[in-house]
Amino acid sequence: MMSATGSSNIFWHECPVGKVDRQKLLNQQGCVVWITGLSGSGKSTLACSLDRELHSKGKLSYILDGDNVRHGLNKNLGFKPEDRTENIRRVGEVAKLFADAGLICIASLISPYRDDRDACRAMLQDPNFVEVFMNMPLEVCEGRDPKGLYKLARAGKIKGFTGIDDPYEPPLNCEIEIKQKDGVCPAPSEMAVQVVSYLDQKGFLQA
Ligand SMILES: Nc1ncnc2c1ncn2[C@@H]1O[C@H](COP(=O)(O)OS(=O)(=O)O)[C@@H](OP(=O)(O)O)[C@H]1O
Ligand SMILES: Nc1ncnc2c1ncn2[C@@H]1O[C@H](COP(=O)(O)OP(=O)(O)O)[C@@H](O)[C@H]1O
Repeated sequence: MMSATGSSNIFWHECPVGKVDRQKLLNQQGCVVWITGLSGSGKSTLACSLDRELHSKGKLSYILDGDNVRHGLNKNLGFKPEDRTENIRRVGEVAKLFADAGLICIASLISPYRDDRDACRAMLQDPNFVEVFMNMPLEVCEGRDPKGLYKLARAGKIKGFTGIDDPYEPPLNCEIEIKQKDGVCPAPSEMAVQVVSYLDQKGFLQA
């Protein structure tokens, strides 16, 4: 069946197998876990740990990592505000496709601007967009500095580095916040368990 969309001469093609059918096959609900936070806050670490945890439970997930996507789909984008916005928009659209495929899509990007993340939330419709805020102090992220980028940013060798001379707008209403307890960051497996518990409680881990 075909129906017209807002764009002229472009039609939406419906197929007989839908999201619900795919979800039944996978025994899970397609959704997006969107991990946001400063560079070095542990986004990729949580993404990998969560992916492993879900895999061990027989759940199908897939990671879209900012660094990795910038090697291909988004290789033409830099870090100017409009490029970051386009980066988030594209990843949001791809994540939406993965969720429609029935997967638990884990998007791991700095995604510094609230409006861009909210646009992805609106694209996915609320319950299917789970925003995870890596609420780590800048000093912790900068102290880790695994790629040496903060050092370069402090030396003025990278301009517009998030948290140094470019803004990070923390979420106002995220579903999950990962933060230090008594000055100690939870272990990667603990962070993953926190997210899996949320997904389980909300019914995403069954059809
Ligand atoms: N100017 C500037 N600001 C922030 N980050 C920078 C910059 N230049 C390069 N990098 C590296 O790019 C990684 C972030 O890419 P993202 O796609 O997640 O960024 S964004 O969401 O579009 O803001 C980020 O990776 P992570 O450390 O994994 O966050 C950095 O390694
Ligand atoms: N929960 C954690 N406890 C201790 N170290 C961590 C934790 N999460 C991440 N790290 C370390 O911090 C550094 C940055 O983590 P990473 O996942 O690459 O962050 P991001 O993807 O946000 O840039 C890495 O060296 C990683 O091993």
